[in-house]
Amino acid sequence: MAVVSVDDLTIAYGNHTVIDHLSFSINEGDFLVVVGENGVGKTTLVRSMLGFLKPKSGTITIPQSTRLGYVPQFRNIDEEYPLSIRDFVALNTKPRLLPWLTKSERNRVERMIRENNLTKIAERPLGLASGGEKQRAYLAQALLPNPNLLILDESTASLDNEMKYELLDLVTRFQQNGLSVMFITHDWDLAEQYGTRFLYLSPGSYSTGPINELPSPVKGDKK
Ligand SMILES: Nc1ncnc2c1ncn2[C@@H]1O[C@H](COP(=O)(O)OP(=O)(O)OP(=O)(O)O)[C@@H](O)[C@H]1O
Repeated sequence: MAVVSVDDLTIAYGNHTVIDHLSFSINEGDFLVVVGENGVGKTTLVRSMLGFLKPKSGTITIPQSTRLGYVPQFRNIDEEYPLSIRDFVALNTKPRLLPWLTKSERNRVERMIRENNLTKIAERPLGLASGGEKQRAYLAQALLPNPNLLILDESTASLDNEMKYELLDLVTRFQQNGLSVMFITHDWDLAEQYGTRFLYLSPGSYSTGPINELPSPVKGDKK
């Protein structure tokens, strides 16, 4: 069953068309990798899927049963950032009447801390965490409300190889338990290794399919 269907989508900023008649869908349990050169419209696509940008034409269908989680591309969390990793994860608790967490909310936070390998550093201020630890904290925070579709925008971009694999192994574990994943990346090796399906965006032409049909990176696309 599709958790998102995009049909004949066109998005423009004023006269500048960025996405031009794009169709694809994400099914339950897919690990969809989205690849394509800088400026081709990957983040624009995500913004419209999140409802922040109105398409010029076409439709994005998100069934009521789909619960979206999102890890954005950039954050300016410097070493002054005072919240502990645990408190940062807990920030994504649903709006509630009481100013403190209920027992079940606390349990959910602890579960996300544990499942994202953050137990030993949960008290550490997020600002002092390494790049890989920060990404795991962002992941734990996004997964707290139990989404069934997670959008990751370039989450591995600033990480060294070992940390990239650690993060994507974690994501794969959640995917194997039913989470659908949409992972935007410039890293074709990671795309091939972790994706089950791909969406390749290039100016004016798009392709999608099972990962074994991912085209070879075009010059300039591979980073
Ligand atoms: N708010 C905006 N107003 C006008 N043009 C925009 C706006 N946001 C993005 N663009 C333009 O739309 C195009 C697509 O940008 P977008 O950020 O979606 O690309 P991208 O594929 O995510 O790029 P990257 O891989 O570098 O992150 C670019 O030409 C960009 O300059």
